[in-house]
Amino acid sequence: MSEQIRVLLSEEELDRKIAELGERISKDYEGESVHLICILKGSIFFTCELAKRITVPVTIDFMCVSSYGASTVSSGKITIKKDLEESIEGRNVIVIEDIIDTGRTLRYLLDDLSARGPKSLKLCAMLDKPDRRITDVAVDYTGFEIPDEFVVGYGLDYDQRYRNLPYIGILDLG
Ligand SMILES: O=P(O)(O)OC[C@H]1O[C@H](OP(=O)(O)OP(=O)(O)O)[C@H](O)[C@@H]1O
Ligand code: HPA
Repeated sequence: MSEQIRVLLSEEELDRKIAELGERISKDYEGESVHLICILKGSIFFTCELAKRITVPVTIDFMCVSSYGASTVSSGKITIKKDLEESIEGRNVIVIEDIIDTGRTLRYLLDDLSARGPKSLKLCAMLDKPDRRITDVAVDYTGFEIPDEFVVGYGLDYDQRYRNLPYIGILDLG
């Protein structure tokens, strides 16, 4: 069995899109500040690059949730492995995700975080696989819609590998 990776989105395409998203967010929150919640581990690269492109004051916190384990198929069960360090009460929160696939993770986070009393709560996902959606969730800021393929790179893993690729690639398990 030999794993192969085909480039789907280059580093340049990702950079351009992230700059656009940063500009939109900066306009939408003019005169306010935003509190980014990076969903570990996959969103770490996207969050760092996006935060650099936002011109209003930014704070960042981290939450780790997991459902995929060492597989390309969601287990369907979301577990919080690390919770936020700061309260989000009264803050403009944006949840930053690398990918929305079935939608289960963002649905879970939306329900959990909205109960904590933020001033506003929006969702931002670098990638969206609409064909795979099981749970309906409205994403406020989306980078790219992608086909129903398992992708790796730019934070996304297969069994914890490939997160460090500077592009997004389609994984062929051979
Ligand atoms: O829309 P869904 O079907 O719920 O899938 C999306 C989630 O799956 C991945 O996380 P994973 O559980 O693999 O954890 P990781 O970020 O640590 O890789 C990804 O980072 C999203 O959080
Ligand atoms: O396509 C994917 N790749 C990596 N992790 C994921 N989590 C949901 N979908 C994916």
